[in-house]
This record gives sequence, structure tokens and C-alpha cells, in this order.
Amino acid sequence: MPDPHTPDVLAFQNVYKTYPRQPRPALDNLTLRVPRGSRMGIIGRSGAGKSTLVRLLSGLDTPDTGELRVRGEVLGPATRAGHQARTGLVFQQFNLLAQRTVLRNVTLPLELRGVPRARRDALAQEHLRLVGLSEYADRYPAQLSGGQKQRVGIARALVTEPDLLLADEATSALDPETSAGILTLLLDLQRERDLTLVIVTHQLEVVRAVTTHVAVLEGGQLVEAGATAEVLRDPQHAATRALLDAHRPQVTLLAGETLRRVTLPDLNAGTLATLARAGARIVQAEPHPQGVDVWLAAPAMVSAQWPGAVPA
Ligand SMILES: Nc1ncnc2c1ncn2[C@@H]1O[C@H](COP(=O)(O)OP(=O)(O)OP(=O)(O)O)[C@@H](O)[C@H]1O
Repeated sequence: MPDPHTPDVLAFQNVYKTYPRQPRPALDNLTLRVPRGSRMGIIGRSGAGKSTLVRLLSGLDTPDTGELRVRGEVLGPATRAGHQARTGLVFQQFNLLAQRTVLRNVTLPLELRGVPRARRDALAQEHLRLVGLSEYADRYPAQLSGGQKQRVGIARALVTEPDLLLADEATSALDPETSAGILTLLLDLQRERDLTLVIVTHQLEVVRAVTTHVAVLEGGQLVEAGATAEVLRDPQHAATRALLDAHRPQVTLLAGETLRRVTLPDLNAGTLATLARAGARIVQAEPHPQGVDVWLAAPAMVSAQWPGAVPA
């Protein structure tokens, strides 16, 4: 964990939120710290409270009781506008305006802020370059693929140069390969700009691939939080274990085999031969920001030798 004296960029303190006419709180006494510069995954099954947490974080809604501090300030009417100006949002459904070109979608937050046209066009062009879409400035959203739309969404979120980026199911609508590309981009941008990244997802592989920390919600409560590697290696709560189990490939293991997951730079002939010699079977492979995420069924002693292999 980071130095405890570093000011947390975000801190929920005993936050409750209940929607009108609902019997149970959507957030139930939530206390959570998101350290500056971290990549925090928020995970939980449907209805756990993830979107509610994002609504509060983005300043779109307020806690009933409890406190939400951002960059050391309590988020409230006096600080909301300033907070929103420094916060970028990336959505599952991209939320692009169909009647605007790609460039005009990216300039929109700058227009709302009254930035002069020449300046906002230059900034938007620069951000389209950053996401690899310089050539698409004059197209319309309907002429783009899902992955390209999300790149525009990321350019729009970053064009105001926020220090906090909230991504709500940013890759859930995309296929695994496109999703890996978007996650790689988010990871690169987070490092380059020293952003604090909060990723809300129901996809455990997203948490595994990009986050430094993870918080698990269940019924509006925080049931587990910590460094991602530790939580995934040794989950303490049944809700976390259930999420992990749901992600395991369905495979019948042979006697003496265990299931392991390992991230490899690629699956070349040499790697495949080494795996075969070790008696390891590939049961599933998915693109990953650092290469390929491979699930192996392998003899227990063999799989332990793979660098980076973790028990699944
Ligand atoms: N606008 C609303 N009005 C009433 N109840 C709501 C509203 N939004 C969410 N809820 C309820 O609050 C609880 C938490 O919902 P929330 O959308 O935050 O969960 P979630 O983890 O994001 O779920 P999902 O993964 O399905 O999006 C649920 O019981 C949900 O039914």
C-alpha cells in the first residue's frame, strides 16, 4: 500500500445512499480510500452498488449521510464544479453525440468551458492523436467501430486534462481483443499523465489486467479491499471467491492437474513447445494488455515453475 501520509485523492467515509422507495441502501456505510495515482478496480455483481458509487464520485449525486472527500476537500455544492472540471468520465455506451463529428465530440467539454475555438480544436486534435484517431476527426460516430468510439470517448474524457479518470464498464460492450486494446491505452495514459484511475467493472479480467488496487462491493457494502495481486491470490470474502469462480474456465481436470493462469508476452512456437514438454494444456487464451492471458491445466509441480503463474 502507498505511504499513508500521501493525501488520498478520494475518500468515502461512512457513506450511505438509498434511492427513493427502495427498502435497502444502494451504498451501506461505505468507507473506502483511493490513493492518488493508483488504479482502483471496483467490482461486484449486478446491484452491488458500483454505478451508485460512480454517480457519487462524479458529483452527479450526493450521499444521504457520510462524507466524500476528493483531493482533500469535502465534495459538496461549493466544490462540485471544480471537482467535475478535474474528473474525466468514460462510459460503457460511449455516449457520443451522433450529429457531431468525432472532432466536435472531443471539443464539447472545452466548448462548455468557453475555451476559444482555435485552442479547443488544437487540444482535440492532440488528444485524437493520443488515441490513434487523427485520421477520423471528420467522421461521425456511426462510421466508427465500438473500439474506435471508445477511443473517442477517452479523448473527450482527457481533453480537459483531468487528474482523475472514472471508467464505468468501459470495455463491457467490446470483444476481448478490442477490450485489451482499450485497456492498454488506458494503462499507458494513466502512467503518462499520472492519473488516478477508477475502473468499475463486472469483468474480473479487467481488474487483473490493469488495476493496482481492488474493492469488492456486495449489497452496497465494501466486503474486501486491498492490493489487487493479494486479493486475487488470497480472497477473504465469499463474494470475491464467487467472482473469481465465475471467471474460471469450465474444464475437467485430469488427475494431478491444477488450473493456473499465466500472462505470456506471446504464444510463439517456442512457448508452445515448452508448454507441451511440461505437460501443460492450454484451456483458454485471451488477449491481455501485456500479451496473452493463458489458462493452463498442468501438473501441479510444473505449473509452479512458470514465472508469473498464479493459482486460478
Ligand atoms: N435510480 C434508481 N432508483 C431506484 N433504485 C436504484 C436506482 N439505481 C440503482 N438502484 C438500486 O440500487 C442498488 C445498487 O444499484 P447499482 O446500479 O449501483 O448497482 P451496480 O453494482 O452498478 O449494478 P449493475 O452491475 O447491474 O449495473 C440496486 O438494488 C438497484 O436496484
